Amino acid sequence: MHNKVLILDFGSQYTQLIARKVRSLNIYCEIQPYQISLEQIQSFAPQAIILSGSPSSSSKKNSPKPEEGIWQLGIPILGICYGMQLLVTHYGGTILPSDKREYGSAILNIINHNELLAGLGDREEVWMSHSDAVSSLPECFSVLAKTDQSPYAVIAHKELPFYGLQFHPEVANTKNGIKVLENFLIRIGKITANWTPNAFINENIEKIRKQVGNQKVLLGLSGGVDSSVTAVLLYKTIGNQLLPIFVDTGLMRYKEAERVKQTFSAYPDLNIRYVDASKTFISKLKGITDPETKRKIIGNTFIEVFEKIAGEYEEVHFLAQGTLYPDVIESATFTGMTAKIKSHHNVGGLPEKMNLALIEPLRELFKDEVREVGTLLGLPESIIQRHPFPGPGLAVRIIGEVNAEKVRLLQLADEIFISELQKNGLYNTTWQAFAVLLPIRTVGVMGDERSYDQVCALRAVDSIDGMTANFTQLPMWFLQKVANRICNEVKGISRVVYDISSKPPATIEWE
Ligand SMILES: Nc1ncnc2c1ncn2[C@@H]1O[C@H](COP(=O)(O)OP(=O)(O)OP(=O)(O)O)[C@@H](O)[C@H]1O
Ligand SMILES: O=c1[nH]c(=O)c2[nH+]cn([C@@H]3O[C@H](COP(=O)(O)O)[C@@H](O)[C@H]3O)c2[nH]1
Ligand SMILES: NC(=O)CC[C@H](N)C(=O)O
Ligand SMILES: [Mg+2]
Repeated sequence: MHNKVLILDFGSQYTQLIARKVRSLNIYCEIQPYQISLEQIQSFAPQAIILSGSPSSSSKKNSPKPEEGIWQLGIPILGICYGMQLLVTHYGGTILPSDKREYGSAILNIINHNELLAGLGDREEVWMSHSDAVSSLPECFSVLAKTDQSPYAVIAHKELPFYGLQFHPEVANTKNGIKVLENFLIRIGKITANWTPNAFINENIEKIRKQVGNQKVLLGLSGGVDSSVTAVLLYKTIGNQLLPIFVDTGLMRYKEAERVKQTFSAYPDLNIRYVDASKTFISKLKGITDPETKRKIIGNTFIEVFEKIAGEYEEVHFLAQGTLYPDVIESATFTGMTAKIKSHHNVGGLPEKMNLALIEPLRELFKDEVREVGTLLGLPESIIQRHPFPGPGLAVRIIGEVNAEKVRLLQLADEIFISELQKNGLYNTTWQAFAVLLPIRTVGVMGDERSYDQVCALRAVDSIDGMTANFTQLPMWFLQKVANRICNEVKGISRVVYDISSKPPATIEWE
């Protein structure tokens, strides 16, 4: 059995990133809401606990607190940002809302290279995101490092294995954050790093077998990375109890249905059923312009389609989906405290009453972990390296009302962009790329004639897990070539722009 780390979630947008970083050290961890009881914590039996950040302020009266008993368990605890502030207040220190907000990069000056900071330089770049700050440190703590604005940037309890970081070691901008986590877990927590994608597969096979018994499981198979990996994992586990369904929503990319069929012709045993529901989806979206309403309608329509199909078989009780961690976190949260960004159709869009129980074996994984699992399961490069494509499809890339003609226009533009990326060896170097159709028309001149047509935006981003992203610095000659082809070949689009926003503050999709 592998060692376990418990991450208590106080509602930070980065809690999942902490988990990702811990997992990347081949250490198993789970995120639980901060309210879980001491008994639950003890039965999980973690070797170490990490307290996440939080949007709330520990200087406020009813700020969230963990079970008192966690300080007596005798296991190492690392508090990150809000988590550190909890540690300080527990031992009688004070936190003051500061008038200076410290947000972004800062230089950490290390004064004491103890076990937690072993192997780091004297100065390290770290990433801060707080406004509250420790104003008095309890006697039992010592300071290990400071920044210009934070005199208590890293603290350690003098006798117990309790540590606090004002900065965020889990975000990519903290260059050596992973080293700090590694020191905490492996040096201090003495945890053995033995959790691998292979271990994940084996454990899940066991779990799913128990859950499913000899029942049938319906699977939404989009041909994307997540559901394809889910399909192969489930097929390996329950064989032809699995019923994979591909739904053509009419909001797919150019020739998508045909291409998915072609790819999966290599897996005849999967017995995929192809359902054309494009008319239903398109008609339900008529007149709808609000992004959240679109997402909800699409989510509901998916479930209706699945339930209808399930009704055609005897005894289908389960619906499997390729839901990932980022889908879960951005739709809702473990503690209900994180701000809602958008409803990813497969999670937030689910209707309250659903007759099928969900099976989501990848729910705890990030994209890169899913790709590793897929590779281990023997899926081809062409599926593993595919760019993510959202369940609501082109509906969230057509700003304003969706109709079949706009879908057709966007498909053509998107296909030009993607095929050029592939031809020029740029497809695999960008994380995700696509075109967006804007609801505005602009004036142009074509063949000496005035045109008044639509605008299309190109979007390409570099990311690791979709949680944060930078726009891809595609070469200008390339963008020019794509723009020329789109204006020349797609009648109805006469202007192309390139989106240079990062996430945050923008999201990857436009809606
Ligand atoms: N057209 C579709 N037909 C059937 N199921 C779908 C379809 N689109 C989405 N789904 C279901 O919704 C889930 C979430 O979609 P999502 O786009 O996140 O994953 P994916 O398509 O499997 O992978 P990727 O993120 O790489 O596109 C899918 O895993 C799948 O179960
Ligand atoms: O399964 C999904 N259902 C959805 O509703 C959905 N919305 C966005 N995405 C994909 O998630 C990643 C992050 O997207 P955003 O920055 O736009 O939130 C990007 O990769 C998006 O393409 C979705 N995936
Ligand atoms: N990132 C955090 O955990 C922030 C904690 C707290 N809300 C602050 O502003 O200091
Ligand atoms: Mg997809």
